[in-house]
Amino acid sequence: MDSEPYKSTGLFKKYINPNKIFQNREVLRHSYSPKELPHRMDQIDSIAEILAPALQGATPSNILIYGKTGTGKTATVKFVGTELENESSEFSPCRLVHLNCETIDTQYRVLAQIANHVSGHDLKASDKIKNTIPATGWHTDQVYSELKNVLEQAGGLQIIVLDEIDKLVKKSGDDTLYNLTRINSDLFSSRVCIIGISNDLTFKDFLDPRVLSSLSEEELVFPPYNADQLRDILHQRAEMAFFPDVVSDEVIGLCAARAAQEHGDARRALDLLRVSGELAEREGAEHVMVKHVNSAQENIETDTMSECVKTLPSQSKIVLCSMLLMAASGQKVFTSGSVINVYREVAAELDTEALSHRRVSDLINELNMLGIITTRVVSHGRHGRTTEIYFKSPTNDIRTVIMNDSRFQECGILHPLLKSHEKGD
Ligand SMILES: Nc1ncnc2c1ncn2[C@@H]1O[C@H](COP(=O)(O)OP(=O)(O)OP(=O)(O)O)[C@@H](O)[C@H]1O
Repeated sequence: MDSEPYKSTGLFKKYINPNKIFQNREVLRHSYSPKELPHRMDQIDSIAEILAPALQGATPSNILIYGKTGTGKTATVKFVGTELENESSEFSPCRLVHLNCETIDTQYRVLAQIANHVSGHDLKASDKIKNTIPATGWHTDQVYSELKNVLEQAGGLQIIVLDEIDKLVKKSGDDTLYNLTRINSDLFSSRVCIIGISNDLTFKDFLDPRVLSSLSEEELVFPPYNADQLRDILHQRAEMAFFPDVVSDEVIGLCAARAAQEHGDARRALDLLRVSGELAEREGAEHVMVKHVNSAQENIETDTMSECVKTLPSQSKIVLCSMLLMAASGQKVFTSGSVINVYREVAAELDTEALSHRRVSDLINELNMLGIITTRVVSHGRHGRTTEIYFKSPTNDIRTVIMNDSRFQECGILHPLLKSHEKGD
């Protein structure tokens, strides 16, 4: 049977901006690895100096790298690692194995991932033995011994980068690090060096002192970027990402200044620039303007806040619900005592065991640290001190996320929230 030729309805036409904004938007994405890293020369040099003995067949020291999010830790390590891979000889090859421990967070997965990466890496494409170790099912000892086989076959040096190493340690203890920091004594023709990256140093408390001392033979701290440094980073990327004259120095300076106000996060600055460009594109504008940066910042903040509320543990959500309920009845400032009273009523109606006064106060502090609420301690002289709690900005977005949960929708005491949620006010 002949089918009719397809006739386009022109659905997408109205969304295409005739003014071209992006030349290559991919360079603004997190996954892009820049060829140059402005303002990271000192850190590049330090890592290169530590890893240099690898080129003469020696095993470099393990490195622990610490710094706030978006300070270029991953980008810098990948940059130096790639240089080393390219400079090493085929008789004594050096390879970088990068693992993100946010998702690869058990000993089994870490060991299997390294083995599978190494075994697929150095063989001809036709011989690749992809995924030699299954995703589950083996005993950990068997995975460890297979990893040793694979490393021996490959020879040379493997630089194993454990990005977000704190997540691995907090999820599954320090056994993986214990085994990896000792693996060299079981190897003959190959060696392993570990680079741990983290933005949360508290994980060190979970490590056995011996593991800690071999993991942190060298320690490096990446400082946050200031506004001028972020401006240089954005300039470099904007030149590749946008068509000429689409983005002014003023817009770049504004994105840099806003990201520097937080904690000098290059990722945040790049997101701000990309989302500003996307808003300009959607609007059919010829240039990215200050108003686009302002809207982009609002969008990003809403997204971050919603994501943060969505992922709160159940008890924190109940504490937050109690405060939303108080705000919906017109109260602007609450004391922790009054929040706890409402919390108990909400928990009872949800058939959830109420936590102690102390635990609820801890949860209130956590919500404060996450920036969802604000607290301040007010002194009443001889009558002691109280903590005042309030929402700094309108609660609509928080309420929308919370009230999407069917448990809360069905809870009678929370119906005032549901009503304003449906009305959207
Ligand atoms: N000096 C720089 N020059 C160019 N781009 C940079 C620089 N520093 C960071 N970036 C870019 O900023 C983004 C975040 O960098 P990176 O992932 O390396 O940060 P990080 O410190 O590892 O952050 P996290 O701890 O959150 O993983 C990436 O897109 C990276 O390319």
